[in-house]
Amino acid sequence: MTEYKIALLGFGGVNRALAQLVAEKNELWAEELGFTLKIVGVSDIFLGSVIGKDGLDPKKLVAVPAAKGAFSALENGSAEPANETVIRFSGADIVAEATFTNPVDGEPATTFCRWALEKGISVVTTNKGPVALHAAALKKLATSTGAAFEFEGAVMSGTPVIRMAQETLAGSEITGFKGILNGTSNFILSSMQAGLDFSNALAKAQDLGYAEADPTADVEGHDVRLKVVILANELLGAKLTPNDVCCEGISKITAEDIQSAARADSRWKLIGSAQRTPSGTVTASVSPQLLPNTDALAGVSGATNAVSFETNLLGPVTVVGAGAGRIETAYALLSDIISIHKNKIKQAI
Ligand SMILES: NC(=O)C1=CN([C@@H]2O[C@H](COP(=O)(O)OP(=O)(O)OC[C@H]3O[C@@H](n4cnc5c(N)ncnc54)[C@H](O)[C@@H]3O)[C@@H](O)[C@H]2O)C=CC1
Ligand SMILES: N[C@@H](CC=O)C(=O)O
Repeated sequence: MTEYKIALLGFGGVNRALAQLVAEKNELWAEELGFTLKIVGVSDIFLGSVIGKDGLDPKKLVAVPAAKGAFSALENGSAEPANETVIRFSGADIVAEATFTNPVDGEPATTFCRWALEKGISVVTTNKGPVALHAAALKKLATSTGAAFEFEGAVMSGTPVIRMAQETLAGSEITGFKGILNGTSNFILSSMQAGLDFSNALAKAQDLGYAEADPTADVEGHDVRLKVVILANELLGAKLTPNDVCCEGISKITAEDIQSAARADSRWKLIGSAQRTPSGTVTASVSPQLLPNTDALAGVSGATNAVSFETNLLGPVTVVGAGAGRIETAYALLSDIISIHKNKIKQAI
């Protein structure tokens, strides 16, 4: 039985949920997936760090309170983060990077990814910063050391989008896409439609683990902008940066806007899109749009997201599923590890 040793960078909603899955599902994974996961290190700027080369008890990790320095209560634990030590010296085969998304320069997460990849340690990440801003360099580094750099969770949480399009829509000639790509803002718009005010709806999205550490990224469209860049670069062969994508969020949409849209059988949705133009360039944008209720995207509510790919050979192909959530996003990390495992088996044949 294959066992992957994993190190967790950041122990907030997503990586804590991954530890919970490890605690609950390892036996099932052994049977269904052919591998188990052993957590050998965790580092978090707020909670501290802990290394256990023979494996840390995932149940004990999950039970650690969200209090400053709380890892110091664990055997061999410390109140201080130790990102570099955990990445380089915990003995991990795979680093699960789930620290905060920095939309400006992708740091320090990009450096964390680099430290791992330089040593031939694979990285699975849900962090949009390193992927939107540095994917090409990180993929090149991974290839040079024989490691993998996987990031399915960077767009639409655990819902298969990037790998699905790359693998199962290969050859269909994707020419563009349009989608609802932020769970928090879609949750806020749906909640406002049901009568909740903006700030209560946002507070609820934060409680449910959907929102970014700074939710401005959600409500001003910056998070969608990163996801549009990722999809355009990965699937349309573009080389976009966030500055290439004009961006407007939902913060100016009022309760009255939502009610008047409803009276006109329409809904406001935050839409991210990109198209390949006849000249071969790719244009992209993020903006709130008023969609008639007959539009398939109008019916997508709550933290659910959807993306519709325009293809030459199939017409539109739409994927709908979780856009945010702790367990849902931890699943994305698992799906990346499954992909690494399958590739490893292929290479061994
Ligand atoms: N929550 C969700 O639904 C989704 C989240 N993501 C992305 O996944 C990542 C993690 O998300 P969550 O767990 O929800 O966020 P979170 O805010 O709950 O957890 C992030 C953790 O990283 C730690 N951290 C921040 N900077 C650090 C540093 N320099 N070194 C070590 N630890 C550091 C924080 O203390 C915190 O515990 C973010 O980048 C987010 O954008 C992606 C898809 C969905
Ligand atoms: N804050 C994001 C989390 C996933 O990327 C969202 O709400 O979609």
